[in-house]
Parts: sequence; structure tokens; C-alpha cells
Amino acid sequence: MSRIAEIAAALAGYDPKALSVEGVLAFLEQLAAPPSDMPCEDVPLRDALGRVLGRDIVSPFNVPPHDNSAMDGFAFDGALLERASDSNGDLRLRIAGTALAGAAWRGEAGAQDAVKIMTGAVMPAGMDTVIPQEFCTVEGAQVRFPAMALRRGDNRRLAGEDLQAGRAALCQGDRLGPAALGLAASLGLTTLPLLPRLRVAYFSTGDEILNAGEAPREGAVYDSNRYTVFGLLARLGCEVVDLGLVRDDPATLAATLQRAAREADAIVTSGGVSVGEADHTRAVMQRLGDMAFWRIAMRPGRPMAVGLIPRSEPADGHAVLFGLPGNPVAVMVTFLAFVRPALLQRMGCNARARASAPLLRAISATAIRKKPGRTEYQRGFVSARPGALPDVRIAGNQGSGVLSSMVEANGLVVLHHGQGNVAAGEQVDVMMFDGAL
Ligand SMILES: Nc1nc2c(c(=O)[nH]1)N[C@H]1C(S)=C(S)[C@@H](COP(=O)(O)OP(=O)(O)OC[C@H]3O[C@@H](n4cnc5c(N)ncnc54)[C@H](O)[C@@H]3O)O[C@H]1N2
Ligand code: MOO
Repeated sequence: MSRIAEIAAALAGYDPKALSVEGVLAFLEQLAAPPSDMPCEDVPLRDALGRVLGRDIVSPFNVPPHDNSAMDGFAFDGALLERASDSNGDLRLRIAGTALAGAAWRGEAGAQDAVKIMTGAVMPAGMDTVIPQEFCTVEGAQVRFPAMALRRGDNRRLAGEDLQAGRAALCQGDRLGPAALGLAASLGLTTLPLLPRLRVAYFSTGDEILNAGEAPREGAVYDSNRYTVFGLLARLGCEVVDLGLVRDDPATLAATLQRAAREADAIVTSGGVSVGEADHTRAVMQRLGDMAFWRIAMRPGRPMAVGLIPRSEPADGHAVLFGLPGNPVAVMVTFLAFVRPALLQRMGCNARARASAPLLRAISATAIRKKPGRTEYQRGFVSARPGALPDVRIAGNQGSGVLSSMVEANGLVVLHHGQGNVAAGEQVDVMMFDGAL
């Protein structure tokens, strides 16, 4: 049985002509499972930004390595706070020396002494509490401060409170952001073991499409999809292979698909997946690959193709093909809803990294018309409101060829399968672009 038929057979209620968004996601989760034998490569920290970690990084020591001060001030034994202070409630301690950050203090201090201490300096032995210097009065060799507001252990950072020796600081499948780079650096690492970058080939199809720079022609439009797809893939950290604009000719389409399968792990195409008469795209995909052609209960983005295009070199295998509909907004919506999560999975991202774009709740500023029985993605602009849920305003023109409203929007309102009309003031879910676009 083909892999596509196998996945289809295992999914309850699978109907390629009326697939729900959830059905597509369940299907792709099977199709885009990462290979079990992905090699790791050591990569300098700065080049690791946005990439996927190949194995757990276990902390070899505590971070911070010692108890240390969180404030510039005076360190002392917190047990003294319970000692009778003077009639003003002040504690008065002898200053035994100064502990600077960067080296342990080696002076001698008695149990009743304080040590002047800098932020980050190691706590002197027997001392566990710090009073910030702005609350202190230095009187000759003594420091005086109010004891009342302080509790034992205040303003001290414990050894290992950030990372504990022997515990995983970063996990296999994490997608590395700025904080993860910093955390790796705090372990003294200069490189990280990473999974290979995913190579994704992409091309546009259609005889009515013009390359940027070509002279305008009646009835033709410029290829915008190749640029939005490039941007979407680049934001995901993929290595991209631009295979250009492919005319509606079976031999060229076949050669391009085969080249894409040789050169890449995944392929993203746009156009030619609906039922138009002049389209050879579907037929060529069907002939070369193990394919499914879907009609999805969603708007925009109803027609979509997925499958596996086999290759015999460099080694036996296949590339996962995502055949997106031609309409420019449908391309972006199907990418965000399906291709993005599938590629993150194929890259080896763990569940935490794949859940990085949660839906936001917002109040719809206007009424929205919506038919139950399909998922709709409407372009909207979300504005923050102090002390309240953000509100979202739907863009005026929701046509699936209207890319300008995608530029103006900062998120997609997701109107779920069973949902009907939305009244002004009702809460809706929004997929924010930040991080993805
Ligand atoms: N009888 C039916 N007609 C259509 C259906 C349907 O179910 N039954 N679905 C409609 C929907 S929804 C979409 S989306 C499109 C998808 O069709 P294709 O994937 O075959 O795409 P094309 O026909 O090639 O193009 C559609 C549209 O998009 C423009 N386009 C295509 N490529 C680009 C590009 N690279 N840059 C800019 N614009 C592009 C193209 O000019 C067309 O206007 O089918 C509907 N029809
Ligand atoms: O994919 Mo089509 O609207 O749904 O443009």
C-alpha cells in the first residue's frame, strides 16, 4: 500500500473531498514525521539562532556556581535580624571588609560582622542576607540599617537557581531563540550540536504568471507567490532552493519536480491544484508521486495537494510535496495553517517548539459573517487595550487574491469549523503573525 493510502486508511472518517482543518493536521503529522537518523553538526552559537537542537544539553555545573549577592550593599548572617536591635529598630554591625564580584572574599569576619558586597560577588562564609546600600548609613567602621523590612535570605541568589548541575538546560528539538543562545553561553559553550537545516525547494506554476522584471502583458499577473513563500520559509530558518516560475508544460513540470526531490527535503508549489482545464500540474504530480488532492473545509485555501515525490539520488528517499492553491492569500494561509507546523515537525522540533504560536483571544470590534461547516481565516488587525482583552478589526476586503490586506493585517482571525456568525463584542481566536511572518 502507498504511504498516502496507508495514512488515509488509518484516519477515521478521512474524506479527501471534504477534509476538516483538524483532519489535514492529523494527516500531515503522519506524513511529515522526521527521519529517525538525522545527523548532528556542531555549529558556533551565533549561527545556531533559529535552528533545532540535536540532543539535550546537560549542565555540567550549577549556574550561578555560588550563592551570590543580588544587590550592592552589606552581607551579614540573617540570624542577627532576630537579635535585639536598638530602640529605633536599627541593626548596627562592624564592617569587616569588601567583597567584590569576580573572586571569593578571603577576609576574616566574626558572626556579628557585615561585609560590604557588590552585586554578583560570592556570599562570604556564614552570611546569607544582603541589605541594599541605599538603606544603610555608614558610621565610621560600622553600618547601621533598619532590620524590620528584611527577612533572612533576602537579596541573595542561590547557587544553581538558574541551572542545576546534571539537569538538561536545553532539550533535543528546542528551536533556539536569543534566550537559548545566552543560556548555552552561560554554560561556557561555544558551539551547539544541531540538526541539519531543512532544505525546501519552491516554484510557482501558471502560464498567466510573469516574472518580476518582465514586461507587463494583457491577462498576466506578476509572480507574487514565490516571494511570499520565500519569506515564509526563510522565517522558518529553512535553506531555500528557488526553482523559479514553471510554465504549464508537462515535461518542464516533471523535470522541475524531479530536480526539487533530488535537491530538497520538502517542496512547496503554488497553483494548478484545482480543476482548471489547462493545468497539467495535478496530472504530473500524480504521475511522479504518491499524492492526495484535497478539498478542505476552509476559506481561503480550499484545494491543496500533498504527497511524496521519490528520488533515486543522491540516496533513495523522497521529498514531501505541499501543492498550495494559486491565490496569493490562500498560499499564505495554507502555509501558516499546515505547512509551517509540518515543516517544524520535519525539522525535528519537539512539542514545545511546535507549540510556539498559540492562538490569542481578542474581542471582535465588528460583526463577522461566518458559515458553520468550514474554518475561516480572516485578516485582521489586533490592537492592545490596557486592562482589557485586545480588540481585532477585520480587514475590508477578504478576497483570496487581495494580498494588500495581508500586508495591513497583523494576524488571522480563526473562525472554527462549527462556529457561526460573530456579533460585535464577542471573543474570537487570532493567529498572530509575530514570529511567523
Ligand atoms: N470550479 C472551481 N474553480 C475553482 C475552485 C474550485 O473548487 N472549483 N477553487 C478556487 C479556489 S478556492 C482557488 S484557491 C483556486 C486554486 O486554483 P489553482 O491552485 O489551480 O491556482 P490557479 O488557477 O493556478 O491560480 C488561482 C489564482 O491565483 C493566481 N496566481 C497563481 N499563481 C500565482 C502567483 N505565483 N503569483 C500571483 N498570483 C498567482 C492566478 O492568477 C489565479 O488568479 O481555484 C479556484 N477555482
Ligand atoms: O484557496 Mo481559494 O480561496 O480558497 O483562494
